[in-house]
Amino acid sequence: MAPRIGVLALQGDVREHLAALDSLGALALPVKSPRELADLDGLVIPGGESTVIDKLSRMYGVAEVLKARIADGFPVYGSCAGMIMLADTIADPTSNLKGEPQQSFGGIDMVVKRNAFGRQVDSFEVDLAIRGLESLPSQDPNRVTAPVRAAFIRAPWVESVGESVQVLAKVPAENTPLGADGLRVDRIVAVRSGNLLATSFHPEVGGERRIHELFIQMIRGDA
Ligand SMILES: NC(=O)CC[C@H](N)C(=O)O
Repeated sequence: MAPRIGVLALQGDVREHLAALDSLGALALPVKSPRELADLDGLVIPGGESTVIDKLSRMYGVAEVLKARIADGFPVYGSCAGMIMLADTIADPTSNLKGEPQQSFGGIDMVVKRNAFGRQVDSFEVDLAIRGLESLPSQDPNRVTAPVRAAFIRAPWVESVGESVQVLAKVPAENTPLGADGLRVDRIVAVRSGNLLATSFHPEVGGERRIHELFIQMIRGDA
């Protein structure tokens, strides 16, 4: 049976994720309310603006329900702002007018830094090797797995991960800006922790489907 996969549709590039999931044979549904979360096999949190997704998800009561489901092992894939929402810790949270820092749903033991690769004008694309794609059904085991063309748009990076987190990809130092310490180092941009998957980049914009395919395999228990 086709898995039922929601795309959190409060803000962000919802349509592109629905199209990617649909093209892989999943039943893809936009989700806005806690009730709609109930009968899903998995959820995608799209890129957009994490402060807005945070605010709206708390306002609509989605945050509370989703946190509980994540703790229960519900599969979730977060891209860019979605990655920020899955981080246990945001290194540099924005505060609202009342001085309250933005919140995340959490679930992945990692620290993310927002807008780490620079502002909108610093958006870029790079070819990335990603662990785990070589065993996907769409891949020919006799051929070298092609890299993923990854688009970074005001993207976060992962500053550190806990032991439960598997690093799937890093942007090599030469493609990263100098850190606060004046150093240019490899930066973590894709991780997996149990049933949670997160990427700093947007695979959906360039027609790449393998990250979504990996997520569907995770939902099926095959990856
Ligand atoms: N493309 C994106 O999702 C950008 C994320 C955005 N900078 C944020 O902090 O939420």
